Amino acid sequence: MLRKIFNPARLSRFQRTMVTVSSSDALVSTEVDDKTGYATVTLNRAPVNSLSLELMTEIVKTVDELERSNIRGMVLTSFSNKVFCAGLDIMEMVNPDLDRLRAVWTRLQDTWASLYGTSFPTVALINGHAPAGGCLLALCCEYRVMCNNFNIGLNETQLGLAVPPWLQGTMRQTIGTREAEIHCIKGTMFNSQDALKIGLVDELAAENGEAMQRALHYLNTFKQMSPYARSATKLLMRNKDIEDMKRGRKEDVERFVENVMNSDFQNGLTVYLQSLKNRKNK
Ligand SMILES: CCCC/C=C\CC(=O)SCCNC(=O)CCNC(=O)[C@H](O)C(C)(C)COP(=O)(O)OP(=O)(O)OC[C@H]1O[C@@H](n2cnc3c(N)ncnc32)[C@H](O)[C@@H]1OP(=O)(O)O
Repeated sequence: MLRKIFNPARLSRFQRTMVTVSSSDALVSTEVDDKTGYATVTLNRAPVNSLSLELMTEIVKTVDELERSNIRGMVLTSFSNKVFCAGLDIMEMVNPDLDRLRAVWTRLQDTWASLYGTSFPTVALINGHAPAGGCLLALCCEYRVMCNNFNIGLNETQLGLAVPPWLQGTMRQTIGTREAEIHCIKGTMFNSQDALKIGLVDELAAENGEAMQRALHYLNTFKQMSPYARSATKLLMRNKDIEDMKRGRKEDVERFVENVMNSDFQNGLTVYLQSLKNRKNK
């Protein structure tokens, strides 16, 4: 079943004035360029944009608002020029409250579904490291421009977490079945050059300004195209994955809870957190 293809009512709104959508919450800020109709959505959770329940809630809310507005494209980026997004907030998984843990995973599923299923074109401007959930955000976008000298990948297995089927699918679509299988299992982190080679990102840039130019160039390629045909084609490709995820979501939440509550995982997490701190103190 098609979730939302292109609502013809939106077309008439496109032809009127552009609305600036802005999030009142500081965790995510949105700026819409009235001339182009492109929104820049910036993740603002210092220090590393780790995905807490609250940050994911804001991302979903922002994308929903943009979907209801008349924007023509979106660039997703980070306030920091060092970390795009450090993945799920590890503290959400340390001796967690079970209800909150379930809510965290459910919101991660929602974040994936809403970003993956936008009717408007999306570009990730990856201006810093993007491990695990950071890579997930980038994968949801249609196009990825990455600044040099950072790392990206689905490193979940390195932490003792299983990669869920819906995210495996997005990785498969991006880098191909064989490579996705190998690198999801290994938890490979790629530097920018290798990420380009394997197709995990589409273009590299020396710095943020150049990355933004490249991102806007991608969005501009749709300027003369029928928004209906563009949006319908994208969603006809992606909606089945979203419906599949939704059908299996309860089972997926329980698999994650079981994974996180396992004592080996909890012990490993303590060691991992300590290794992050040691690395910092070196
Ligand atoms: C299961 C599959 C579905 C996918 C979804 C979720 C799975 C996940 O996302 S699990 C999380 C995986 N993330 C990581 O493994 C990243 C860990 N972090 C790093 O590698 C580095 O921090 C990073 C390269 C992102 C940035 O390096 P630096 O710029 O050098 O910063 P620091 O390492 O000094 O970090 C600053 C500060 O932030 C804390 N931090 C880092 N990452 C996280 C995180 N994911 N969650 C919570 N907190 C995080 C880090 O410990 C430092 O804290 P302080 O020592 O208190 O300053």
